Amino acid sequence: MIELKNISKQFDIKGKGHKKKRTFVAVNQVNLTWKRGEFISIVGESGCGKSTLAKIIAGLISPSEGSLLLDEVENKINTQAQRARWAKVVQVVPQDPYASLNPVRKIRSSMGDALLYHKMAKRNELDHKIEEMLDLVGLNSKETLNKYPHQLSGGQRQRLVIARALSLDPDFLIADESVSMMDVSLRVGVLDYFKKIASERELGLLFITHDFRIARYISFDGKIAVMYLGNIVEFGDTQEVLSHPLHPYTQSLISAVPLIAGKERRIEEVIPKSFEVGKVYADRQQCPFADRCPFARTDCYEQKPLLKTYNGNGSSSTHQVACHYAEARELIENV
Ligand SMILES: Nc1ncnc2c1ncn2[C@@H]1O[C@H](COP(=O)(O)OP(=O)(O)OP(=O)(O)O)[C@@H](O)[C@H]1O
Repeated sequence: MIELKNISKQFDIKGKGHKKKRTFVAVNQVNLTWKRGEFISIVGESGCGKSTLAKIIAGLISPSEGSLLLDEVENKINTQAQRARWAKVVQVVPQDPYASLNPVRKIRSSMGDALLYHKMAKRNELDHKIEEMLDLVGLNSKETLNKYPHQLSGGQRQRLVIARALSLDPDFLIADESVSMMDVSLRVGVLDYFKKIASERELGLLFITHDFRIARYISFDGKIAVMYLGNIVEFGDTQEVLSHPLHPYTQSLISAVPLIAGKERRIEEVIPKSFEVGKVYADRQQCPFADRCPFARTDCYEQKPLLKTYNGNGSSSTHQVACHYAEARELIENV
């Protein structure tokens, strides 16, 4: 089990017209528990901190605050050796497979390097191990080994980077917007690969996406975390959050999903006051969504709401929301 305790990541930035630098909060006090075999989707708009959070969990960058625990033991990832050990626990499948593959090296050497570095195979068994991994993701291993990345299709390259991540035999897999650059026709196939492989190997799967439909498809029986400006603003069982969203931001995102003709939207439509996402600075203590929230009141600009369990309306005890007025709005709507 991986646990994130109060994880934050801040960047010091010096904007145009600002003499002093300000501390920009990309990930803010995130708490999350992720078990082996569990599928979690993280959903949010571009720039809300999804990839930064993924990089922290994968040990690629260090958090500014907070701890990362593995099976209840605090895990520091500062040295090269610690990073190499963590790479066998968590692997990331990147957003852009083409950018993560060296264009002048054949698939054999792109795949082989990781296996040799992490001592997952000896030199004389390398080809056999790579072929095994390529076959696992449905690529013709004999044909693929000697190709360059540009000689593969988008879907094949995506499956290749899945194979590379799996070759280290991790317990947890993070897919960062892994189908966003693909044709719609290929997406379902690749999403099904993720589900099939993660289920067969009992991997924890963290799927990062800005698309609720993909989150629903991947983690239908799992969990969903909705992120806004570095904060998890709603968390719970996917089916419950999608059918009964509590945070105005989640409601606005669900309202924005285009409907297929003939389908009826069952939740009230919420339209944000502006389309500008903005930034969160360490010296601001307000609700991150207040500037855009159509229901914001004075308190929302003065005090940041914490993520709290919501028990109303028969919700499961895992449904959490960070909104001062979610409960009050629920009560009014149900009168
Ligand atoms: N090294 C860095 N220095 C300064 N700011 C950064 C750095 N890395 C990320 N950021 C900022 O942190 C915020 C969150 O970025 P991040 O890439 O995590 O967002 P995201 O939700 O994954 O977006 P996308 O869906 O577009 O990939 C953005 O405003 C980004 O500009």
